[in-house]
This record gives sequence, C-alpha cells and structure tokens, in this order.
Amino acid sequence: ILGGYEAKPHLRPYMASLQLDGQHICGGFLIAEQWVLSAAHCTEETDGKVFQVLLGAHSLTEPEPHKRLYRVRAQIPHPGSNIHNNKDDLLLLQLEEKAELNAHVQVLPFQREDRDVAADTVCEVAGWGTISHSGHRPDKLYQVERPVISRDVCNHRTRHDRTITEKMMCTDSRRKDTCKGDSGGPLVCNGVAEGVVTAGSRVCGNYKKPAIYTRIAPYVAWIDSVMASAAG
Ligand SMILES: NCc1cccc(Nc2n[nH]c3ncnc(Nc4cccc(O)c4)c23)c1
Repeated sequence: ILGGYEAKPHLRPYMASLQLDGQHICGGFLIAEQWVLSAAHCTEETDGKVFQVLLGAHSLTEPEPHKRLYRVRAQIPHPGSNIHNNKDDLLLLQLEEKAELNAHVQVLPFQREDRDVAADTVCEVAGWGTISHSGHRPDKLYQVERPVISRDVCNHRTRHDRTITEKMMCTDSRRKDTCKGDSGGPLVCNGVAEGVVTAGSRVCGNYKKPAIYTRIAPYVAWIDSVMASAAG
C-alpha cells in the first residue's frame, strides 16, 4: 500500500496473508469458514507450491493472540484466468479445516448484486504489500482509502485504454495506491467486498495507471458452485 497508514490492529479480521516458506506473497480474505478469495496471478511465481494462509494477524512476525497459519487443501484458479491478461483473476483457496472464528478472524460479506459501484464512492483497501517505490515490505497491515473512478475514465486511451471490462473496476491511483504484495486483497466499499486487487500494469502510485480490481458480483455463481462442490 503506497501513501496509506498502519491499520488499526484487527479491525479487518477477514484479511489473509498468502505465504510461501513464511514469506508474504499476496493478500486474500475470508469469504466462508473454510474459504479464502484471492487473485489467480498470485500463483504465477510459485512453481506449483501450495500457499499457507495466515489469519488473525496484524504483524507478520510478532506473536499475537488468535494469529494462526492454515494449510490449504485446494487452490482453485478461475478457469478463465491466464498469465497474458487480467481477466478472471480470481483464486479460491480451501483451508485444510474450518477457520476458528473469533474477534480477530471473521468472514467478510461480498457483493452479490451485479451493479457498478458509483464513481467517487470512497472505498478502502488494505494489505502487507510494499509501502514505498523502493519496495519496502511492512511488517504490519497497512490501509488506504481510494475513490472509485468510472470505467469510461479508467478506459481512456491515456489510462488503461479499453482493457477494463464490465467485470473490473478502478480506483484513483494518484500517490495513494495498491502495490506489489497487495494483489488478492479486497476493495471494501460500505463494509462489503466489491473487488479483488489485481496487479494489472504493476505500476504503483501513478495517476495515469489507476488501480484495477476484479469485481466480485459477476463471479458469484462460480464462487458458490466451487464452495458447494468441495463442501464436506
Ligand atoms: N497499483 C496496481 C498494483 C496492484 C498490485 C500490485 C502491483 N504491482 C506489482 N505486482 N507485482 C509486481 N512485481 C514487481 N513490481 C511491482 N510493482 C512495483 C514495485 C516497486 C515499485 C513500483 O513503482 C512498482 C509489482 C500494482
């Protein structure tokens, strides 16, 4: 997160850190007791290794009550996701067991109605991604508020030039923005997850490249079917 600030500990109890060998790779969030939603691109440089999911954390390294690392039973990328574009950039992770819910570990509701969030709506995004252009990785969760920008503005030829589909949304990226390691985290508008951070052009903090999110509502059928099929 660039231009943001340290989050108040445990006020975002749905936040997940997707880790490999103890290192934070991507964000994610708890959508059900045994399910985390993240971004498919997060599996790109993992050469087939399976993530572990840290829940209940504020600090990545310090011991904290209710902080717990979960093994992952299955990682299911959306069938339409691919390395060449940002389409269908979603990843479902089934935890080895149901997460123990408490004050620090909670599910975040996601938007089920497929309707665009109005431009200028101020939403929040949090993550353990880099907090400087030099790539400084924070130990604590950071967050920032960002206004939604319309798809037409985001698709302008000087911005993302018609690559933003109706299954994506954008927020202003002037100074305050998502960055490396924030992918997979939720864009929360009025307490509801509306989008999932995708890296897009990978640029951070440049107003010419607004932040891009995969909208969740268009994927409700896929999410529900995967969770139902693997249930039990
Ligand atoms: N703002 C959109 C967005 C969301 C999520 C991730 C990303 N960026 C990145 N995703 N993956 C990356 N691998 C290497 N470098 C990256 N960006 C980077 C790193 C240092 C300085 C800087 O100006 C940009 C990214 C960008």
